[in-house]
Amino acid sequence: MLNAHTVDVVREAEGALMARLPEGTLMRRAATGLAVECARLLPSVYGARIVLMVGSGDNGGDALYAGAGLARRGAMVRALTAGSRVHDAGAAALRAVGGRVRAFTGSGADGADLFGADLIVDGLLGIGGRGGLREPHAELAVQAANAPAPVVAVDLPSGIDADTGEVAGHAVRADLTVTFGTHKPGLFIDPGSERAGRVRLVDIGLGPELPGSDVLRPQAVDIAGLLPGSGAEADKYRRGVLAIRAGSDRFRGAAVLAVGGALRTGVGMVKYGGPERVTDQVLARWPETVAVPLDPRRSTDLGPGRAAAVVVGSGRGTDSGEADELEAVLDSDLPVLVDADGLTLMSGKDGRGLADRVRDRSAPTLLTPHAGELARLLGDVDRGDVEARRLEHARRAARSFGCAVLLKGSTTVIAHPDAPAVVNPTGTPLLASAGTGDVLSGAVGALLASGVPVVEAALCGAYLHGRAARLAHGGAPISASDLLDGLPLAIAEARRAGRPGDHHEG
Ligand SMILES: NC(=O)C1=CN([C@@H]2O[C@H](COP(=O)(O)OP(=O)(O)OC[C@H]3O[C@@H](n4cnc5c(N)ncnc54)[C@H](OP(=O)(O)O)[C@@H]3O)[C@@H](O)[C@H]2O)[C@@H](O)CC1
Ligand SMILES: [K+]
Repeated sequence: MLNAHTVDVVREAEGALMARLPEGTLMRRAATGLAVECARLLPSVYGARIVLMVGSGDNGGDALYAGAGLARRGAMVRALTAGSRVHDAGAAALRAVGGRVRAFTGSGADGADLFGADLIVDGLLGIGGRGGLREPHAELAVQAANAPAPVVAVDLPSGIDADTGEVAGHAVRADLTVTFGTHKPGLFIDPGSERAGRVRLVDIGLGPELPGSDVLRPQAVDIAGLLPGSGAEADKYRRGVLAIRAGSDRFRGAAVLAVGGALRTGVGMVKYGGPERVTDQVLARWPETVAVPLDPRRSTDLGPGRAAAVVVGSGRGTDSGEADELEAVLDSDLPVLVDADGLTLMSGKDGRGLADRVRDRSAPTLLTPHAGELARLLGDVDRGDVEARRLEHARRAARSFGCAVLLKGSTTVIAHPDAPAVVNPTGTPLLASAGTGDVLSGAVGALLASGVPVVEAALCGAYLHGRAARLAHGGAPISASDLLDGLPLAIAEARRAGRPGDHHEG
């Protein structure tokens, strides 16, 4: 797992570490690591034209010291400064080895430097940045984006919020981000993560001072460790039975996709309950499904082999029959995944108290909203607010409903009241089509039924779902049905990553 910590936590750890070290040690370590990563991007350091964009704080200091290191190796380094101050010692170090430092004015000469650069280093703002970029920082970010050279962000791309990934206005778009000590949550979460490019962590010795993570991001090898059925416990998992209450006469495909998602993720048995015509369609596509009565009171305890988990809501409808069904499911002592129409019912003001039923549950519950559904569940924000600050709102919902929340979207975020948030690294625009959420609900449901704990099940399901989208047709556009073919490939890939000596980066 990759760890991320918020700015306050980083500052405290930094303070504790600095108290034991000679002054300037951390910045030297950071700048050395940064210079190494910059050099790797260049065919040759000697003679390379490097432009540093330098803000008034220590982020600029890192850039200046790294620039000095590169200038010592023969690079031609120019620093364009923005803001009222400049890191004096860093600027002096760069000048001492022949580098130039001048204020950015937006002149033709500045533009020519940026456009002619072989490498641009973004040392405008790091963890001290607040809100959208002011001028002239914003103008520098725009000019860097228009220049052909790769951009390396120091600690994080300037203009993204380190804690949330929020971008207000302009932000630097980096090809590589070299971050120090620990990852920052904003590097994992869109819209910030999308600006960060590849991310490299430079160890500056902060580790022992850091508490547990605020945010985690898994790699393929972590998923391999969470997948059921690979070890001695395979038998136990094979017995998992999943009850699915999805689809309706209006949305029959939702049932077929949810059942398929579960079967292709590996589950002992799927018991499907739905309207007759829908059941027929499910059985035609997935004859291994066991059909059970629609009666809402029998949603969870159905025939031989009691369900181990329930998926409810995808394409199901929002009438009183479906509300009865959701009520019965929530009253059970089984892990429950509530999706789509189930979430709409929970947000309804019809006095049924479905949200309170979720709060009162002692068995695990997972809500799987997209941004619009989460906004409705929370009631006091709109979809845009949720998309801009995904982590904050997913966490708020998890606290409010006392359960796990998987917020779908550009970066899928999983929050739980008692655990660090987890972000899924495999999200892809390929998933932005109808029905993909139904497949996800089945996949996560299968993992729940196999005994995987709720946050891990949500994470594994989301991870495999994203990989399935890419693997189904080698990155070409897919439909939700194609995901069902991608899932076994994604599982096989994750298992390979779990084998010693074979590490696929997620
Ligand atoms: N922590 C660690 O372990 C280590 C940290 N290190 C490095 O230190 C960095 C943090 O340095 P930092 O604290 O000096 O803050 P930094 O990010 O340079 O920016 C502060 C300046 O930005 C300005 N400013 C703010 N918002 C703005 C806006 N929207 N638009 C425009 N300007 C804005 C603000 O100006 P003001 O608002 O005060 O006028 C302030 O002067 C960290 O990211 C890492 O690179 C490493 O060297 C070693 C280990
Ligand atoms: K930066």
